[in-house]
Amino acid sequence: MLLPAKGDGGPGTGGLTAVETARAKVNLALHVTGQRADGYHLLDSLVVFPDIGDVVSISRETQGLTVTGPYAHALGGGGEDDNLVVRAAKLLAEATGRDPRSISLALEKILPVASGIGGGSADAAATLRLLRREWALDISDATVQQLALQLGADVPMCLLSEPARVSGIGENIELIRNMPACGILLVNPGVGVSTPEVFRALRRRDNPPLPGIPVAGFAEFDALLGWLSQTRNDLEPAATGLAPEIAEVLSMLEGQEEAAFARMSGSGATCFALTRHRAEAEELAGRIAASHPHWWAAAGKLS
Ligand SMILES: C[C@](O)(CO)[C@H](O)COP(=O)(O)OP(=O)(O)OC[C@H]1O[C@@H](n2ccc(N)nc2=O)[C@H](O)[C@@H]1O
Ligand SMILES: Nc1ncnc2c1ncn2[C@@H]1O[C@H](COP(=O)(O)OP(=O)(O)OP(=O)(O)O)[C@@H](O)[C@H]1O
Repeated sequence: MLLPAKGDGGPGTGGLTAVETARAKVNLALHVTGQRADGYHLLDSLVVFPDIGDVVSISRETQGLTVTGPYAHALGGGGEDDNLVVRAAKLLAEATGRDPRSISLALEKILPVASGIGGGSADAAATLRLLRREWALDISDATVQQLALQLGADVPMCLLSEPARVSGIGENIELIRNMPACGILLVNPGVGVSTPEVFRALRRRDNPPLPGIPVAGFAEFDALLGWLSQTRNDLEPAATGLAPEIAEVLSMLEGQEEAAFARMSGSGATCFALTRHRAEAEELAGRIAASHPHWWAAAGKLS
């Protein structure tokens, strides 16, 4: 799936004149290394942001927030003020003396909700980027990062949307210089998994950190695969215990010739497969859509 370029209204956007993409966050590796006094778990994770995501836009025609897209229905419940797009807009407006009612936003919800790929965090981050540009705000990157952290631990990394090693609960971010231009496929079996329940179900919380990452990053696909083979997603066994469909997705992905590597992202239930070339991920997504019409499958480039 191709996303519109940053700041480009793109074709078919009607009254939308400013667009920001909200890329999925994929945890290629996720180690749980400890627990803070407040109960939050310390993580060590390699994250990437493929070109698969939601779209946040400024709307000149509607009032408030308009949500469309295949997963718009999954956001029901709390109403507009609970949406992370609105919360991000209000926070930035308050911090910079703007009137949040002066702006109307549109969200195209393409990513499944509560699925381990940080869709809500990505939407919040995209809103901060969009409004900072729209309002031509004279504020520092550090200030925007501080606001992002108030919205959630994953929001600062989504603000950058660059491959990174993240630690703490997500506040320490080290960008990774190189990642191979390989393909990635995301597959979700259509079951929601509660992040707190997954953390509660963990058997161990003191696992070793990730192995070192080469200073130059990973230019070669095989080097990335070699590194990943020494890592885990420590949340995968707990999540699979709560949602056995995850094991079904993983064994299906592992059985595909094009899939060089498969694992769950975040707290699940979305899993990913890496392919040497993007075209292979797209082909695989087409096959899965045909064989498992109730699953969500999307293909893109790793970074
Ligand atoms: C696991 C990750 O997907 C890795 O990227 C994210 O850190 C989860 O981020 P998230 O879905 O935005 O989760 P939050 O809404 O911040 O947290 C939900 C709940 O999960 C638990 N939680 C979350 C993150 C963390 N590092 N330790 C935790 O123990 C806490 O009980 C928290 O109240
Ligand atoms: N714009 C939004 N998109 C998605 N979820 C939102 C949004 N606004 C509020 N939420 C709420 O945030 C919660 C988490 O949604 P999200 O899709 O970010 O989870 P996730 O993919 O599991 O994230 P993570 O990978 O960080 O665990 C949901 O319960 C949802 O109702």
